Amino acid sequence: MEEIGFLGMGIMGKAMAVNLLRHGFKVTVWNRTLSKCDELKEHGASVGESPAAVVEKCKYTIGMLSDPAAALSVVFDKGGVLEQIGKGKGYIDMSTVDADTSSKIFEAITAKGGDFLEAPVSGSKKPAEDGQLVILAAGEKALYEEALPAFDVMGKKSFFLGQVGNGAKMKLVVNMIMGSMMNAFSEGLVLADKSGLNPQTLLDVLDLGAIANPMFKMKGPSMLKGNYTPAFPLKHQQKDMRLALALGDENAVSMPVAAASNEAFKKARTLGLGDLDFSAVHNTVKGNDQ
Ligand SMILES: NC(=O)C1=CN([C@@H]2O[C@H](COP(=O)(O)OP(=O)(O)OC[C@H]3O[C@@H](n4cnc5c(N)ncnc54)[C@H](OP(=O)(O)O)[C@@H]3O)[C@@H](O)[C@H]2O)C=CC1
Ligand SMILES: O=CC(=O)O
Repeated sequence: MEEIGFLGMGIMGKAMAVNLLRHGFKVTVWNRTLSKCDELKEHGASVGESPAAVVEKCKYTIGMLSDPAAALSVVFDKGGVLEQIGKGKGYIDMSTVDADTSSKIFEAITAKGGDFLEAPVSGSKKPAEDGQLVILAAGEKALYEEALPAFDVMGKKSFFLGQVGNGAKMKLVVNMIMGSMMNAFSEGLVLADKSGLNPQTLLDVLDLGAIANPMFKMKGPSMLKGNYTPAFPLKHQQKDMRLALALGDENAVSMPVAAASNEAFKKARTLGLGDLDFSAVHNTVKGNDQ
């Protein structure tokens, strides 16, 4: 079996790489903070000393980085992907970034003869561990087909959405909706509580009606306990709201609900909650004293 490269051993990258290893794939990993690769070695991964070293060794390499700056850095900086990419090699960026960032990476990689696919994912830490992600790919169709065996392990469904940018945009639209829903949910939990209702009963009522969804079901009980252990860090959700609002600007789409939600996530960041789960935006409604 060909060796797969994997750059970025954060919450998602680690879970996805471990999942690939569990399913018999050979994986070479790299992370900016190299010590985070130690655990992967225990699962059978090899470790590369730079993105370029990983690309040199592997037929295709996946990136799962925090934001546009990180995604660009591992490609363009010294020791980056560009130094070793070329004909017969592919790079698949699964980070959530904007279409412009993805296009810059696509152009640089194809200029060197390599193939590029963007493939952001929907689904969080647990779906990544369980191979239940939804993969939103766009770019080089041949690379998509080459990566399908790995996508089938990491995800429950893969979409091929056409030209570069479409995967990034789809992901931002989805997360714009998710971030707005999380804010409405937080307000509802606090309103129920402050108006004398049992918020647990609200969860039961929501779960039986037309707006029942896995996110409310999964996050609700921990939010009521004030547990915001990060699965999807709030700082990344705020980045997604910001990028989705920019997409709205470009397309003259009025998004007052998303804009208000972005303000709430920004407020949460100023309260020092950026590294907690995005459900910690709940604190901007209930106040930190509760
Ligand atoms: N968590 C989730 O539920 C989901 C996240 N996503 C998206 O996936 C991506 C990764 O998320 P997640 O794993 O949660 O994030 P984490 O914050 O856990 O991990 C971020 C990763 O990016 C690396 N990184 C950050 N800055 C740089 C840089 N300048 N150069 C090189 N590497 C860098 C970090 O390295 P280091 O360890 O050295 O800091 C780390 O490996 C994000 O785009 C996020 O929006 C998508 C779906 C779900
Ligand atoms: O991007 C986050 C997710 O849960 O999907």
